[in-house]
Amino acid sequence: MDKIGVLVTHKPLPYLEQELTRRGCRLFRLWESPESRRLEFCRENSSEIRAIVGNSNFGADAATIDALPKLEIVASFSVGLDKVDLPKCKERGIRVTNTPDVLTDDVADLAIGLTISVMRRIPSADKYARSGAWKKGEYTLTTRFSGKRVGILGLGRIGLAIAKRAEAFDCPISYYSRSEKPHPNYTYYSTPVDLASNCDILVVACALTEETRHIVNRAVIDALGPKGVLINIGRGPHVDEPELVAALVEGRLGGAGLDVFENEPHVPEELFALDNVVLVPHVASATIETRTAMADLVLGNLEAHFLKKPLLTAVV
Ligand SMILES: O=CC(=O)O
Repeated sequence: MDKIGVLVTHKPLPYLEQELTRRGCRLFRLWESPESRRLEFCRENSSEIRAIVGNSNFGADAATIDALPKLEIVASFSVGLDKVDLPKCKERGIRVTNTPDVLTDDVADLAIGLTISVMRRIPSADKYARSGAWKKGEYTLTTRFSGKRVGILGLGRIGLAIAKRAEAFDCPISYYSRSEKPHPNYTYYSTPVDLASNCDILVVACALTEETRHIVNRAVIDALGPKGVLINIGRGPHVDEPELVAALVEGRLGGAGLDVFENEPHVPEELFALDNVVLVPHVASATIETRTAMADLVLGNLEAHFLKKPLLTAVV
């Protein structure tokens, strides 16, 4: 990939940056440019940029694509492609790749970890032990996870991996997706409200599209109810965040475990004081093993494209 211009939208994993440089790519570091100058930066370097490496925060929107007439491929360091203008890429004949499969186990692990953390109050129990409060009395009783009804919004690769894990805890599994899937052990509900009415824990695991934006709205939150727990390892905009915050503050929802937020890195401050809420900063795939495998997929896709070989994980 000698001298190929690659626009990197975000500060990448050091390994990815090293490997791109070692392969001779010329890196254009968009994240170092002030936000107000980013389009100008693209235009100034447009004669050289043939590839974009984006991520779940900053992919390739219409304006960026329009500023880059020589763009051939967007290789996203993410499985979700909601920050890539896919119709525009199709129209321009720009190839698009993502990083599926390699992150499935980590994301599913975190979904279960968040669920148990919320139900067993692990972060606040940890604070209790560290602060010495235990010397003054036992910690409060919490809620069992094993055997509880788990409902999953979206039974794709990640949804299925969560189901498999929850089954090991003897949890009955139900799901909502656009159509019923061939999984006879899992109960299908044809609306998110029906699913939420029939589960104790609702996990958001679908892709973010126009149809799934705010799929968790007031009606779904009310159906989940004061004993229900919401887990979001999808995208912030899957959930109507002001409605979620209000339901948690008013005790109309039992708890929440959130990896993603509507306006990252902003986390609603009203949640900070709630023991029934566990907040993590969009880290579901953030292990050394998985992030390295994601980087290898980005590199493999770029190399395949510029060597005119089949892409490893083509989306467009
Ligand atoms: O959010 C992370 C991803 O889409 O990979």
